[in-house]
Amino acid sequence: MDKVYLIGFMGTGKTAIGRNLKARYSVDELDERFVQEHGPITNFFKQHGETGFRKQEVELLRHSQAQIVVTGGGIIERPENRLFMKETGTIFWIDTPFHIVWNRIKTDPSRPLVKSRSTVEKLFRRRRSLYARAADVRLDGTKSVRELTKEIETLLEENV
Ligand SMILES: Nc1ncnc2c1ncn2[C@@H]1O[C@H](COP(=O)(O)OP(=O)(O)O)[C@@H](O)[C@H]1O
Ligand SMILES: O=C(O)C1=C[C@@H](OP(=O)(O)O)[C@@H](O)[C@H](O)C1
Ligand SMILES: [Mg+2]
Repeated sequence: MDKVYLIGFMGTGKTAIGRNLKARYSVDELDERFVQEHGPITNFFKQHGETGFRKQEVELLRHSQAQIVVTGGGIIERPENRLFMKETGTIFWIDTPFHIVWNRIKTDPSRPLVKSRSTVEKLFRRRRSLYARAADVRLDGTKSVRELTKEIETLLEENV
């Protein structure tokens, strides 16, 4: 089976779905690995800025070993990451409307890029076309975590 990369904006459920997929597949969650190696993301952003975080994220992506790689929402910011994922696997994009993800992330202190609604909405708009262009498969993010997990499992069994 081809390697699969799960991409999408913050709050689209990448982490939650990845946790479910762990029951049947090897899953590498890049943010989880980041925290294990460098401590909380918010602290790292304060000390090294977003640029410092992105540098480490590139390394984690390049060394990911699992069948399914769960990324952080900003993985598509770097063109080299988009190219790397395209060349080494199949990209699944969870596409969820802004108002839904905003309600999930607006009070979460562990995501340093969550600021005012208008700032985050601008980021969402800019990134949406990057996700769309990178994706091989688009998943309807208005579905439940359970439904999305099942859908991904079915696609994996069909060997997309
Ligand atoms: N499809 C969904 N339906 C309902 N709740 C969801 C869905 N996807 C994610 N959530 C919830 O939203 C929050 C953020 O999800 P998370 O998996 O951390 O997103 P991501 O890793 O994409 O940023 C969690 O509390 C999660 O349970
Ligand atoms: O969108 C982003 O730039 C980020 C998303 C986060 O992951 P989630 O998409 O799991 O929230 C995490 O990697 C970091 O806070 C930066
Ligand atoms: Mg996550």
